Amino acid sequence: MEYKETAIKGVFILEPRVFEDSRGYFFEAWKDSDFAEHVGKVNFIQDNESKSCYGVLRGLHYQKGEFSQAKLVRVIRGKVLDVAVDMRKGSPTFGRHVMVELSEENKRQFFIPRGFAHGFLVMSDVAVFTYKVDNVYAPAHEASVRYDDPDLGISWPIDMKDVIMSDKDRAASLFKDAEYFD
Ligand SMILES: Cc1cn([C@H]2C[C@H](O)[C@@H](COP(=O)(O)OP(=O)(O)O[C@H]3O[C@H](C)C(=O)[C@H](O)[C@H]3O)O2)c(=O)[nH]c1=O
Repeated sequence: MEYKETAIKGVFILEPRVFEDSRGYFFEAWKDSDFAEHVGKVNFIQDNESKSCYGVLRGLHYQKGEFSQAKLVRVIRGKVLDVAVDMRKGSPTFGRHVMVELSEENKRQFFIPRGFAHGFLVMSDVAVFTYKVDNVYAPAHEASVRYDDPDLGISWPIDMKDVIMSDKDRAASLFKDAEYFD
């Protein structure tokens, strides 16, 4: 696995070493010791999976305070544009984001530490998104910020007028009104 730190310290893109042969392929999708050596020790406690159709945007979500979650995300079918936004007001990259294409083809993974809002836009007919989190699901402590917030300046590559979102995400707050991390 190759670990590449992004422009935001602590946010990593992981490129697996894929072994292909006449049967197909194999790669190690997760190795605790390797991750700890290159990123740091993270105790993931839950795996999640979601399936979405083209034009779905899930996010930008985070759990507040002590319920914040670090996430290691990847796509096992289709393609998404994945975004992490730094919500830590003490960070030199506060309010900045990283966008990365995750797909069945590139087998890329994206590590998002605690303190970030996270979301993705589906760019294929169908996308199956699977990820690890290091803290429990705490819906009472969930928050969302708008994907199109002008202060975030996220440039989505498609016309977002027909984007498919949950009611929760349509009601997301503006970044300036959001609850931040210290
Ligand atoms: C996240 C989660 C959800 N649920 C239940 C609650 C709802 O009945 C249903 C769908 O939940 P939600 O609409 O919040 O799912 P997403 O919009 O995919 O939310 C996720 O999307 C973005 C991309 C994230 O990074 C978060 O992990 C998470 O917020 O699954 C659970 O039972 N456990 C869970 O951990």
